Amino acid sequence: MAVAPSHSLISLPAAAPRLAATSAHRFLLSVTCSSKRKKKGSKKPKVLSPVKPTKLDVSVDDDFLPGRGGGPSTLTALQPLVDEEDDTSNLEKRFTVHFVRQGSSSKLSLASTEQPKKDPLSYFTLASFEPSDSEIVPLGRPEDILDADIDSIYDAPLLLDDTAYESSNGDEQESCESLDEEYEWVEVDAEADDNYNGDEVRGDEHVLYWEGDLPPMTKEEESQILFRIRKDLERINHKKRNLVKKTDCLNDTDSEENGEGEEKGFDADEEDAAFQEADMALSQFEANAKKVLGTKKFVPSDSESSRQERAHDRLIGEEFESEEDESMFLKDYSEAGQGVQKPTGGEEFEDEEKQQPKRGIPAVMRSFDKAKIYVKAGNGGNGVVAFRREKYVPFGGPSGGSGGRGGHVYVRANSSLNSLLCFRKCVHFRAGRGSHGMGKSQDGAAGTDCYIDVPVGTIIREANEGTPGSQRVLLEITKPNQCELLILGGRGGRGNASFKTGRNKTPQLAENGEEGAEMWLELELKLVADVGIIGVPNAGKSTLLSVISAAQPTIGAYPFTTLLPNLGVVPIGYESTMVVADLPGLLEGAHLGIGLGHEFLRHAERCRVLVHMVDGMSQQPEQEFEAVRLELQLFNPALSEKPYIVAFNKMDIPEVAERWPNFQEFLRQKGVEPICISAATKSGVNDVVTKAYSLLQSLPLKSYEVDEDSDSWSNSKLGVAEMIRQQRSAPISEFEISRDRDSKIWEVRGSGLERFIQMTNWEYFEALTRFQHVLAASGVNKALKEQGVAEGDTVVVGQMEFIWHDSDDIMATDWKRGFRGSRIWPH
Ligand SMILES: Nc1nc2c(ncn2[C@@H]2O[C@H](COP(=O)(O)OP(=O)(O)OP(=O)(O)O)[C@@H](O)[C@H]2O)c(=O)[nH]1
Ligand SMILES: [Mg+2]
Repeated sequence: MAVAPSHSLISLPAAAPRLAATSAHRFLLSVTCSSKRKKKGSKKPKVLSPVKPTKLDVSVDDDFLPGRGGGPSTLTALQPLVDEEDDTSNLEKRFTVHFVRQGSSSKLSLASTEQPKKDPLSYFTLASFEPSDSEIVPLGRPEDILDADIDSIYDAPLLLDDTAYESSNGDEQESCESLDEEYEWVEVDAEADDNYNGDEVRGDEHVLYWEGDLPPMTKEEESQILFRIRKDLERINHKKRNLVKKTDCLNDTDSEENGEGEEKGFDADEEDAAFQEADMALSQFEANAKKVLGTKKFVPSDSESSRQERAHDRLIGEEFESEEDESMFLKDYSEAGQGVQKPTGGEEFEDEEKQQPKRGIPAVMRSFDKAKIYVKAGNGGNGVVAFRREKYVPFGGPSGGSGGRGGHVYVRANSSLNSLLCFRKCVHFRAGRGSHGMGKSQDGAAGTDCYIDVPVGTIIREANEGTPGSQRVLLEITKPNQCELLILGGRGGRGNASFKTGRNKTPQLAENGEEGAEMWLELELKLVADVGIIGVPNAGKSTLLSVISAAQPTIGAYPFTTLLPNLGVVPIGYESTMVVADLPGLLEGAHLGIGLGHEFLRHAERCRVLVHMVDGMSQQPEQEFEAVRLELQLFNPALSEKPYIVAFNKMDIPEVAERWPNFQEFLRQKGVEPICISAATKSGVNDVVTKAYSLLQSLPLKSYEVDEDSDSWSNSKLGVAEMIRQQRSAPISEFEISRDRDSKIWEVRGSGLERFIQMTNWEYFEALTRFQHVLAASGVNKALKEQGVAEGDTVVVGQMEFIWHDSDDIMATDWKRGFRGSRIWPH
């Protein structure tokens, strides 16, 4: 795993100027790679835990470059030579630096581009700096150099290495043991040492020491660390989950077949050990993570970093979505010695297979012949209470106008549309609400109607929980310019002028407007064409349509060029025309979702005649033809019974012409006479058109239209608007009472009653009296009493909740006491 480079690790101390006089030298640098540790009470860190240096790159400081330092200096070569021999006992690695130097520069720096893997805090110290052609010049103790460089070490980014706590190999074990003899491990007493705010983790062979007063992490560093922590945690959890799953699975097989599990080499002991190992890895990991983050919470909640982290998480999620990535992840992890050993046995687990998400058709390839939309009819306007006040007209009487009706929702055919693409971005359709009534007996205006334009051939279903396509058909748009009322707008509420009677000449009462109905609809487009061209991808269907009609479908030498059905009008003689549809390609196994699946075959349902286009270039055209027939049968048996003609395409190619006799013979045996054509050269296409047209003529008219016998259509004849009308005329005396015994709640259900309550404007006192009358007249009171309603019970009617009182007048008197007549006066 790549580790970020540590910063300038070695500077030449005072000894360097002594060498400045040298005009040309080869220098030999001995470098030790170590980690540090501070002894208790001592301010100086101690070199500990030498680690085998890995790859080191050596570079010189700017001062050493030509032209700097007051004189011409030339750097001829700088070649770090890492000692290749793997001698762990000799921890010093030698680098030879060749350069020619002139001038008086005083500094040479070395940097490692790769930090040693095993210890994120390791660094390199300069043991000696010797001109190769002169004697060795000692540079002092490594500790001194350490002091000089300690800041630069802390500047190095702190990264939690995956491998920081992994089991090491034997070599390192040895080196650390030898180190243990050399140095004494000193326990750091955190309580006693005020300066100490770090921690120590000593694994089997590896020591990490966290120095206090770390420089504050930048946001970027922090999020990097968090990201890696989360990633590691996920690995561990994933590993554990996998283990649990596999153990369960093995247990199951064990119970079924005794001794199976043992054969697979995964018994209970191993399982326990594996779990323990996983737990250990997790706790060790958490300890490390805490150390890195210091006092920070493991997962900050609303900070910026947490947002970054979540973004990272999403990235991780995406990264490991595929099975391949996941297995790589696991492999990495087990290689690093973190995870538990995978149980052997190599069985495929069904659960895992089931969990794989099913892939649908890619968005670009999805057809636009299905849509889901929301429609809402307009609410009715409210009626108002008003009285005529005019000079010389005493007692003008009530003059509150009624509200206007809400707008209706219509669906109309638009011949210029050929897909439901427009419903991708426009989903909500709402009709306008009616205006409220006004004084002087002015009624409100009706709401604006809403027209939904759909292509001819659209079926409208009510969207509900059922399986798609099985819902009740509400409307079917089959003719151009057809316009159907889908939902009625709400009725306008009546104003007080409407409530004037001989006994109540000044009614202080008005209604709310009725709410317009709303619903989710499913639209499905089934093209209405006389002839449908079907066949495998690349057969030349679009080419045929382009040569027989003015349509210009996309033609391409690759499968699934056509993703949306294309329509073309084919002129027959001077008077007649024939509508031909070019449908997307169909593959064997389409019923299993292969290729574009059966998505588009619904369009063929409305075609009266089918043209089977067979690709002559195919190796086995007979089999292809059979496969397409089978798919038709599987999609809808009625489709395979439709009259069809077979066109063998690409006859202009010699190989195809060779295949033709066999194919012809094959079909003749089935009693079908195929036609050989070349759509590209237009040869034979007229035969196809003529034959299709004559077949069309022989069929009874309108047989492709709506199946009038089907239940769905007979229901739909009623129409939503009609159903709404019927619902509105439901009498208020039709209701049901249900009771919740525990909470003493009575519920009265009835569409007439509910509508009445919705339209009641409770701001007017008389509305309540009227409601009381309605409850009595509809028989609700009587029914409730019969069923044993008691004083203080709650009665719910529609959206309103009432408390039941045995006294007839109590609600009205309470109300009266509070409001004295209508709430707002004058209106
Ligand atoms: N040589 C030759 N090539 C043809 C003929 N008809 C079509 N092609 C070529 O076959 C390729 C496919 O043609 P399309 O018309 O796009 O095929 P399609 O059946 O509509 O294919 P999809 O839309 O992908 O299902 C194109 O490169 C055409 O040029 C023909 O009669 N002769
Ligand atoms: Mg095509």
